[in-house]
Amino acid sequence: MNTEDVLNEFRAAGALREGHFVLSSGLHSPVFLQKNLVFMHADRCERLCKALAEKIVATVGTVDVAISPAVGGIIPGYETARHLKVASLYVEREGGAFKLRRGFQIEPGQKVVMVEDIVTTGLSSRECIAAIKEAGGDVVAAACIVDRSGGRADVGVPLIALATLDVPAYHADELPADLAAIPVQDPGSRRLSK
Ligand SMILES: O=P(O)(O)OC[C@H]1O[C@H](OP(=O)(O)OP(=O)(O)O)[C@H](O)[C@@H]1O
Ligand SMILES: O=C(O)c1cc(=O)[nH]c(=O)[nH]1
Ligand SMILES: [Mg+2]
Repeated sequence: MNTEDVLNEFRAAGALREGHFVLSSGLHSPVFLQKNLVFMHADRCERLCKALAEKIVATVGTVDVAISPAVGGIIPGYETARHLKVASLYVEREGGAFKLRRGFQIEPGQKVVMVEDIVTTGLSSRECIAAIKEAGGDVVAAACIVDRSGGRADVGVPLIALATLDVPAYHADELPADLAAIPVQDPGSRRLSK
């Protein structure tokens, strides 16, 4: 599955949104990939995550466990793990920082793939990887459905992306006038009150 095939899944699900969005990183963008509208369809989610699992195995070989950052990473993390035939765990925010909760544990020496939905700056991926390392995991690779950084995001381990896009993202004080004129939407979970 190449980048155009992945984009076609997003387009067909009405998930390739245009407007003015504030992203998890605080950057502003005219494009938002509303991945939940894709993952809500089991057949679309299966096609994408099966292809991602195959790319992970082709790149780093077998792994022992997949771990994702909540909320967006949970469904693709589970589905990718299903195709990898490994357990699926997730980290979630506790006092702002990602932690393994709910009795999830990493066994000593287990090889972990971190599975994310979308990578923009890589901040959420880096935070998730730090939490996995803190819990004793050996993160052999990160994987995502879409890397929208044009391949520039550095998550500290090899990043295996099913699709790579180069989408503009701006600091709030550097907005182009046409973007500034559109009312802003904040669709992610990072700034939700607890
Ligand atoms: O590479 P980054 O700059 O970190 O941006 C990408 C992250 O932003 C979104 O999560 P968000 O924090 O919006 O919450 P969600 O997972 O609940 O959608 C997305 O799911 C990624 O985790
Ligand atoms: O950077 C983000 O927060 C982000 C971008 C995007 O296109 N989709 C998404 O769910 N999050
Ligand atoms: Mg997320």
